[in-house]
This record gives sequence, C-alpha cells and structure tokens, in this order.
Amino acid sequence: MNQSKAIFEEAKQYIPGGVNSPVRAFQSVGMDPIIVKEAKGSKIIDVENKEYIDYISSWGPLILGHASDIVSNGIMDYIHKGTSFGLPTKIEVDIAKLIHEAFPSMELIRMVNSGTEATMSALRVARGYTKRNKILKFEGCYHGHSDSLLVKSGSGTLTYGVPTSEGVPQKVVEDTLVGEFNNIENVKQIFKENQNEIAAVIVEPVPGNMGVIPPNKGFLEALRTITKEEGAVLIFDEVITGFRLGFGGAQGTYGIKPDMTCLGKIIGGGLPVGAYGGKKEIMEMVAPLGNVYQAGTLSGNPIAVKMGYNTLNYLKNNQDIYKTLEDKAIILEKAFNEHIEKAGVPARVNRVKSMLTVFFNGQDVVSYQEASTSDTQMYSQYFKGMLAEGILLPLAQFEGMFLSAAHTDEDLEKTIKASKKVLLSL
Ligand SMILES: Cc1ncc(COP(=O)(O)O)c(C=O)c1O
Ligand SMILES: N[C@H](C=O)CCC(=O)O
Repeated sequence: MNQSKAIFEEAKQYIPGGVNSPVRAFQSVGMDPIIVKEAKGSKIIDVENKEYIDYISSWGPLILGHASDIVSNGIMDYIHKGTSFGLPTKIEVDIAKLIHEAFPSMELIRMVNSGTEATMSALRVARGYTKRNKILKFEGCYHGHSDSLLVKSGSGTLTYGVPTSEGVPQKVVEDTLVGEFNNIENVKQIFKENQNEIAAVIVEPVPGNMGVIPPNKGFLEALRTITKEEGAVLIFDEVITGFRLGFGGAQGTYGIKPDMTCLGKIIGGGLPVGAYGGKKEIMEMVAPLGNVYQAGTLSGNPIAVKMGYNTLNYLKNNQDIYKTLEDKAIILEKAFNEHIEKAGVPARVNRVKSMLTVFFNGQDVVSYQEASTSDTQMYSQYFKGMLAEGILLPLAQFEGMFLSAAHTDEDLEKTIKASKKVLLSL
C-alpha cells in the first residue's frame, strides 16, 4: 500500500469518508484522493512526492498561488503577538476599509469565518430588514451549507445528487424558492406568485458551483430592477467572484450595485474568513446596532484578517494582475477549444475572466438545465488522464478551474500539451 492509500484508509476510520469536505473525496472522479504534503506557487506536491500543476487553487482563494510570501508577509509577528483576543483590533478596521474601497456598495461590513456564515447571516439580516420570510435562490448555485440554502444547490450537492440534504427539515426550506439562472421570465413569475413575500434574492453573479456559467446579457440588471420594484434585497454571493473577476468583483465588472454582498475565499488569503455587508440602512439591523443577532468567537481573527489584508492590499496596488490572469485563461480556453474540435469530443469551454470549466456537453451550457446533462463519466476520464500528466483539475464537472498569478507560461504549455493528448484519447 502506498502512503496516500495508507493515510486515506486511516482517515476513513476517524473522519466521515476520510475528508473534511465532500468534494475532496475524489468520488466523482472514481479514485482515492491525493494526500497533499506541501505546495508552492502553482504546484502541489503529494505525500508520494508527485508534483501537480494545481488549478483548484483551494477552490478559489489562492489568487496569488500557494504559500505566497506576499500573503504571509509579517504574519509571524502577528502570531507572536497573539492569535485571538475576542476583542476589537486595528487590522479589522483596515480590512473593512479596503473591502469598502473595492466594493462601495458594502457600506458596513461584518467579518465572519466562512462563506457559509456570510450567506446565512446576510439572509437573516435581509429577512429582519424586510420583515418577510421567503428567499429566492437559483438552481445549481451554491451558497454554503446552511439549512435554508441547501436546496437544489450546486458544488458537491450537485456532484453527489443531493437535491436537498437529509437533516434539513421541510419546514426550514418551505420559504426557499428556487428559480432558473439566466431566466428572467421565470424570476418575474416567481415574484408574481409570491407578492410582498420575498425578502431577498441571493445569486452567484457568475455561478462557479455548477461549473462556470456566464450571466446572460441583461440578467443581473433585470434582477436589480425587479428586486428594487418588489422591495426585496438583492444579495450578490461573491464568495468566489469577489476580488477574482476584478478588484471590484462581479458587481464592479458588470456595473451593478446589489443591496448586500457576501465574500469569502480570497479575502482570507487561504485562511478561514468570510464577510457580509451592504447598505448602511440594512446593515444597521445587525446587533449591537439592531435586533438581528449574529456573532462569532473567532470572527475577525487577526491572523486570518492579516493574510486577507495582505492579499487585498496587493491586489489593490497591482490591478493589472487581472488582465494577466484573464490572458492566461484565454490561452487555455483557446487551446482547449481547438483540441475539442480536433478530437470531435462533445465538449465546450465556459470562461469568465480567470475562471473556466470544460463541460463535456454537446450543447451550450447557460444554466443548470444544461449543466446537469453533462457527461460526468467523460469528465472523470479527462480528469484522470490529466492527473496522470501532472495536471490537477477540479475534482468534479460542476466546479471551476482557477488561474493564479503563480501559473507560469511553462505551466500553461504543459497543461495544453496534456489536454491535447487526453482529449484525443477519449
Ligand atoms: C459562491 C459560494 N458561496 C458560499 C460558499 C461557502 O463558503 P465556505 O465553503 O467558505 O463556507 C462557497 C464555497 O464553498 C461558494 O462557492
Ligand atoms: N465548490 C465549493 C466551493 O466553492 C468547493 C469547496 C468545498 O465545498 O469544499
């Protein structure tokens, strides 16, 4: 038995499925997980000392690559000065100011510990503010694992075919309405059927959790208009897209101002962080100012916030990075498309900025309807072929590839060469 196998077998004795998050189990690609030893830049090294070019990027946060010195700058001083106080610190103010600078719609910001906490809290605030109960989410969008959002979700729930998780009482999801992403008529109909009852619409402005799906021209704008007309709070879940599509996230890219925004991933520089915020009037509902309670022993943790601050500060001062990241993604997109055509494989590439997905699907993928018909077996074959060539792709069809500043021209060349070989062999 090799080391990876031995560690995984031991893990399964103590951890459900041997993993601390379902997508890590490699089940969807039909193999045991690689067990990571260490990582640097664009490369992950497993316990067998095999090296992989990593396009998971910890599911998005590592925009500057693994173990970046920029991100960890000064972090040892912080650790030596104390790792948690349960009291306010200056660095929390610094990161809030920086987030506000990038996302002016976030007039007040509350730091939390994960994307799940951010979306769960934002919904509570929206419900408190509007005094309404219903929320509208979209099929295939994933907003973390809080009860009311685990309905027709994306990411691992889509991979493992869990439409609504067991353990979530029907009563809890009764107020969760589900719409079709990119179908504004459907959204209008839902509002018509639930007049004055919908507290919030929560959306991944560019879904990354059913694979990457670009919003149709006008879709996000129409969501903004409808929610305004209907008195519902528009929540952009930018846990993935925040600081990924550009310094101002999806809202900066598409020029739309949501009422509330959820962030995570990049803002922690690889440590566990989330944040939610929005219009002052709405955020003033949050305790201690208002009566919506939300708290956290480790929220605004100085180490996590410092890593996040370093990341965001670098991105602010080096915004040309976004063009470079997109250019790299375009190089991959073009090459993948060329080889897909040459190989005659039913597949297409969806790309938004530096996020992309190769869908094994004969039709354009514009929403959950098409994404869910993708050939996951073929994705699994592609994944395994690429892994054998030293390229680590997302572990399921319904996830995105993320480029980082650390990916080199040589990495791209190697990836393209491998992809050509694997696609031609399918
Ligand atoms: C768009 C989106 N929202 C929320 C979450 C939940 O974040 P976390 O896993 O940090 O709880 C994720 C990822 O997991 C996500 O991709
Ligand atoms: N798709 C998820 C988040 O973006 C993957 C992370 C996880 O659930 O472990």
